[in-house]
Amino acid sequence: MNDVPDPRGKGSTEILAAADLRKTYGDRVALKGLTFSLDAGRVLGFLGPNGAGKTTSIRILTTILRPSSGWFSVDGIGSDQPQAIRRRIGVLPEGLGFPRQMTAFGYLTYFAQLYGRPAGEARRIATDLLADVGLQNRADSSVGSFSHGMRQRLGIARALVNDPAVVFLDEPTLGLDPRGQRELLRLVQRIARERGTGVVLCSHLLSEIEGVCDDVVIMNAGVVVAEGTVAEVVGASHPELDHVVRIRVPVASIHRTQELLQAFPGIDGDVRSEDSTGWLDVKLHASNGSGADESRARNDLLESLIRADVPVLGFDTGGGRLEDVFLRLTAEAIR
Ligand SMILES: Nc1ncnc2c1ncn2[C@@H]1O[C@H](COP(=O)(O)OP(=O)(O)OP(=O)(O)O)[C@@H](O)[C@H]1O
Repeated sequence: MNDVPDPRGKGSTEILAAADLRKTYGDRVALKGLTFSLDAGRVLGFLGPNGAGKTTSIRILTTILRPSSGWFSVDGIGSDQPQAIRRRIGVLPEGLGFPRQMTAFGYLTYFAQLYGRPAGEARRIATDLLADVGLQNRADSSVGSFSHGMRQRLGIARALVNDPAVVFLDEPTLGLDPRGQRELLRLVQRIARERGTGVVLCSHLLSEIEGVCDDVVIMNAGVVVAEGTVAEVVGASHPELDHVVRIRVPVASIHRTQELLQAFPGIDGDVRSEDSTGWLDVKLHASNGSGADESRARNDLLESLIRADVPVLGFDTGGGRLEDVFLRLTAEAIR
């Protein structure tokens, strides 16, 4: 019988935990108590508007900065052992520079050796990682010849040379085209699933966080304003988005669509529009009947637009979205 509680407080898969981390710079309080945890094999999105405290948090968790108070652990190693933590983490900083003359293979072999791997093993790690990130055919090309997307993949491979328990990726898709973004995010997800690595992904692109992340931490002005699975954060924080349907039309058709929708029976209040993107938010009357009634109302609404020859570019019935939650929870900072 084993009655000893798990010292890490949760299941044995918890790979990163932070408890009440605080940081002050002089008399400026940058972080007012960061508490969250991440399990192995999961991707956590770390979000917040400018100045929320993300960089400060990541610098603390990657042992670059010491917290003013609080505690964290990586793979069971406490924050009082920063050197041991450094051996168990990988980092892709924003705007990572690369030596242009080096080959991709040489670059990764060099980093594996920096982590103390013997030459033969370092070469094997480099070969495996190049295959993992889809650069095996460019192993002997100089990094200077790589596109931005290829460099980002190489940067992720570099962050994995020490087989880390947790990797921190800062804006990894910045500057990539849509296909490059999607491919890189799939790679990130695969790394988490196949290697069991915990991934902390900082991004300003909320749609990408929503698509790839299992969990999310939203920060605002130094405090965590939401934390949990993406579904929990979206569901728990935004009940007023229930019964909302979002429709996207060409920007030139917004006003006509707005008029058509406004005349549709079953609409609650005004139809709101985002003139720059073509999205319209339509709130349906809360139905007293079953979900099937609401589903029928949504279908009728879509059908009436199509009959009126409105080109419908997007239709979203999910209710809350992470972007709405983010904007609402961080509104104070944005104003
Ligand atoms: N070295 C520093 N000295 C003084 N204040 C700092 C320092 N670094 C950050 N701050 C302040 O701490 C707060 C949090 O900054 P931080 O850079 O962590 O935010 P962030 O969420 O990463 O923002 P961004 O998205 O703009 O990078 C801000 O008010 C910032 O001005």
